[in-house]
Amino acid sequence: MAQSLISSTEAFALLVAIGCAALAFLGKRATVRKNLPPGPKGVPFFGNLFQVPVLRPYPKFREWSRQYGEIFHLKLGPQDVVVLNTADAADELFVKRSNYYSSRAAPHVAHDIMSAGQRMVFLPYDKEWKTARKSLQGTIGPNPSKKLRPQQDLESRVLLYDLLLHGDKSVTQPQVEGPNGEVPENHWFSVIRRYTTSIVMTVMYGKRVHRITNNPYLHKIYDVLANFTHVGQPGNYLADAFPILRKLPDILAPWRLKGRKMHEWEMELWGGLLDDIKVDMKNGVFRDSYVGNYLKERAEKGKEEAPGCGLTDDGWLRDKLLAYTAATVLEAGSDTTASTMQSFILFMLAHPHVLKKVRDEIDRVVGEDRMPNFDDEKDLPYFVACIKETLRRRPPTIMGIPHLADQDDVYEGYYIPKGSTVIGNVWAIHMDPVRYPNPRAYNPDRFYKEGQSTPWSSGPDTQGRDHYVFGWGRRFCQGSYIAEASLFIVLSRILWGIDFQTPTDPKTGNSLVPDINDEEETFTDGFVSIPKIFPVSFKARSEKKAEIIRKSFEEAQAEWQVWGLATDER
Ligand code: HEM
Repeated sequence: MAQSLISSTEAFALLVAIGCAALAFLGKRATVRKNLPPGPKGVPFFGNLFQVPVLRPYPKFREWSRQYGEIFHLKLGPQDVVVLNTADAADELFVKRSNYYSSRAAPHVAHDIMSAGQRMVFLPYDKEWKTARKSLQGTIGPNPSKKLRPQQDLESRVLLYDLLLHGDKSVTQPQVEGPNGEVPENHWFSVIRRYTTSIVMTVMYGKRVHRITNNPYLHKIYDVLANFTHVGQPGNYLADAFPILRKLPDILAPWRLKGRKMHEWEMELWGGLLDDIKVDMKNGVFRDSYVGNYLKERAEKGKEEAPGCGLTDDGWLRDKLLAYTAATVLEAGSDTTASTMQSFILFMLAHPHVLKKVRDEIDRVVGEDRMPNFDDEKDLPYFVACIKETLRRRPPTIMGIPHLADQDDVYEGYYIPKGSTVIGNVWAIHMDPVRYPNPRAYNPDRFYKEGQSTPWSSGPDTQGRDHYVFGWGRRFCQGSYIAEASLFIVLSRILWGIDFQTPTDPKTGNSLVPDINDEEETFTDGFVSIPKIFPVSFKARSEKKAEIIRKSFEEAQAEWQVWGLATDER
C-alpha cells in the first residue's frame, strides 16, 4: 500500500500550491534566518527535497555528516530539518534541553490521516502523549518489565522448538519477500517474529501468538508495520513537506483518500483487538493485559464507553488513542527486536571466529545439561558485548525517530528555527571512527573486558552510553528493558542449543552469507532498516540438547494452560 511516486494529480496540486508558496516565501524573506547550520545548497521552493533518497536516506546523511560535521541543515520544501551527527550534540539538545526537543515531527499522511492523529509514537509533546506514556509505565517500565521474564522464558523455549521444526525449510524451499518486505510464513524470520510479537501481544491484549501459519494477527501486524514505515518515511508525500497542500480539496489530494483507506485498514486490526476485549469483558471473560486493565479501570471510574480520539474531560484515553497506544507498543516492540535477532545471526555467520568465541563462553558457563537463564547474564560478558555490537553496527531505527524543536534555539552559534525536524543521526554516531575505531568492523571486543561483566550501557542516562538505538530524553524507548531481556534469553539459548548455517554456492563451495556491507542487497529501506530475508538451516547441536528443547517446549505448554493462555498449535 505504500506510495512513493508523485502522481499526476499530486503534481498538479503542487503547481497550484507553488503560487501560494511563492507568496508566503517572499513574505518570509524579510525574516531571513541568520547562521543556520551548514548544509547542501538546495533549489528554490523545494530546497534539498530531491537530493534526499526518500526511502534510504542514511548513506547520504552519513556522507553529509562527514562533509559538514556535527550538525547540518536541510530544507525539505518549507520544512527545516536539522541533523545531529555526534552523541554530544544529540545529548545536549534531546536530553539537556528536553523541555523543548521532546515533540515529534509527525509525517502528515502517516500520522494525521492514516493514524487519525492518534499514533502514540508520533504524538506531539502534549497532554495526550504524557497520559499515554504514563499509562504504559506500570506495564513496560523498568521494574514491571522484570515481571515479564517468566513469559520471555517460556516463549523462548517455544522459539527453540520452532527452529528445530523449521530445520532447513528456508534453504530447501526458496522463498520470496513481498514488495513491502512481507516475510513468507514458512521462513525462519517468521519463527523469530512470532516470539517478539507474542510477547507484546500478551502484554497488551492478554493473547499469545500461538500459531505461525494461518495466524490472523501475526502477518497483518507486520503488513501494517511495513506499510507504516514506508508511508511514514520523511519526504514520502509532498503533502508531508508542503503543509499548504493540505488545504486542497479532496479531488486534488489523492493522498488523503488513500490515507483514510489505510486508516480503516489499520483500524480493522487495532480497533478489532480492542473490541474483542470489550466483548470478552461483557461476557464476563477477563484476562490480565494493558488494554483489559485500562478499560476495566476506566469503566470503574464511570467511563465504560469513551469512543473517538483524544482524552475524556477527566483525562482518560478514549478508544482510538488507547488502541493506537497499544499499537505503538506492538509496532515498536515487534520488528525492532526481531530484526536485531536476525542481524545477530547474520553477524555470527559472517564472523565465524566471533561465533566460536561466544559459543565457547556459553558452553563453559552453562554446560550441556540445562539452557542458559537470566541469572547467567553476569557470567557472559562476551555474549552481552556481541548483542551491544550488533545494535551498534546495525541499529534497526537507523536514523532514530525524529524529534521537533518547540522553540527557536541556538546551538554552538547555529540558529535552530522553531518547528524544525531534528534528527539524531544514529547511523553517523555509530560510524564515528574516533569513538568506534574501524566502525564498519563487527568487533564485540570494543565492549568487552575480560573478567568483568559487561553493562548494557544503553541509556537513558547520557553518561556512559555505548550506543544510541533507543533514542533520547523524554522520548527514550519505553521498552528497552524488555528488548534487552528478550535479546539476552533468545540469543543465548540459540547459541547454546542450535547450529545454524547458510547454504553454500554449489560452484565455489563458498558460504552464501549476505554481504553485511551491501546496504541495498542485504537491508530493507524505510525508517526501520532491517535485514532482508536470507536462508539459514537450523539443527540441534546434540541429541541431548534436542531432548532438553523438546521437553522444555512440553513444559511450556503445561504452563500456558495454568496461565489461561493458548497452547501452541504446530
Ligand atoms: C531492539 C529493540 C528496540 C529498538 C531499537 C527501539 C527503538 C526505539 C526508538 C529509537 C524509539 C524513539 C526514541 C526517540 O524518540 O528518541 C522508541 C520508542 C518507543 N519504543 Fe522502542 N525500541 C525497541 C524495542 C521496544 C520494545 C520491546 C517495546 C515495548 C515492549 C518498545 C516500546 C517503545 C515505545 C512505547 C516507544 C514510544 C515512546 C514515545 O513516543 O514516547 N520498544 N523505540
